[in-house]
Amino acid sequence: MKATAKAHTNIALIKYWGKRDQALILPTNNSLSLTLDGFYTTTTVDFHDALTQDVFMLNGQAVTGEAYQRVTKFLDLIRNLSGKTDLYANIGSINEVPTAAGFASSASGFAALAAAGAKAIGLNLSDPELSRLTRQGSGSACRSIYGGFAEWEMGEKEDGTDSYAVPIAPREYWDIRVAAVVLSSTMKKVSSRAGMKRTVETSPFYSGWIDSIPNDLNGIKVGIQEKDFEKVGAISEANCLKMHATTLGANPPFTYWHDTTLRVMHTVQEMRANGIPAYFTIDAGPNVKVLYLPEDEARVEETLRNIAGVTDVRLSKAGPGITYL
Ligand SMILES: O=C(O)C[C@@](O)(CF)CCOP(=O)(O)OP(=O)(O)O
Repeated sequence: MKATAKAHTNIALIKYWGKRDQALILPTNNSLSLTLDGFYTTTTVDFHDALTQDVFMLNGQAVTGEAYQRVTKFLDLIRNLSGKTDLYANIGSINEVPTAAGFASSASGFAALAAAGAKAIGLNLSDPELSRLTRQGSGSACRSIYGGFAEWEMGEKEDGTDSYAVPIAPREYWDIRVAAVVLSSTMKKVSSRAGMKRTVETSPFYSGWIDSIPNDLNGIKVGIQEKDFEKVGAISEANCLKMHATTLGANPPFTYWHDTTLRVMHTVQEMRANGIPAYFTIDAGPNVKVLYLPEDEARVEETLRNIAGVTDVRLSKAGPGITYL
């Protein structure tokens, strides 16, 4: 029983930054993202009676250790959902996600794995059911079930059955662009999972972050509805800065930013001062993603490429949801 699925990564405009339940991966707030066309994972899952354990190949290399454990535990969810608890699979994933660009390839990775695995084992999941399953692999991945803009509703129930993403607007709705700025970075990374845990548990700024979310969410949805790029960009940039501010108050304090990160942030703000509407957002790493409009693509790309410490700029449009090959 075999299936292949392709899923694209997404960039959060209103960030997921904290869990209320680690095991079920339930968040402390809603988040909202844009799925990107340029970065995706294609995964084939082939369940086979003769296998006695899962085998996972990523970009042609056998995966072992913690990364393997995360995948086989996730497939246990699919085995339990289908009742076929002693069926194992060959899994092959190809990532077109430049990890160096600071994209958590876990978002497209777990979405593609969930879609291919569920289909291969014979589950016919609705989009909300597929998003709820994907969430248990990696929170942000649950938004990649949809193309365009999607919102992950945090839900209230303790069992997480009401925590999954819903579509806000399809990719065709609005052609806004994202430039992924790749920085030469050797900094040891605090993973998003570890970073948000430490922040939730120790940062005095965390409650202020949570209190600010509903306003940001309402504002950005109005901005998307009205195709008001300045409104969407300004809220996204401010939301990112508030998220990162919480890490500075954690114990021990930490930040994902380094010198080139700040240089890119200042350059984006200078672009705005010079009349080019561009806004930045940053996740759990030093890399910066820049939102801009199609008519400004050449000037934005050229400006970003000329920043000292920038090694690459990868451009993307809004992307699609899950596709089966
Ligand atoms: O994407 C966002 O909303 C914001 C972040 O990227 C900011 F860093 C967090 C992504 O966290 P994720 O990797 O999904 O964590 P998991 O649930 O512990 O696997």
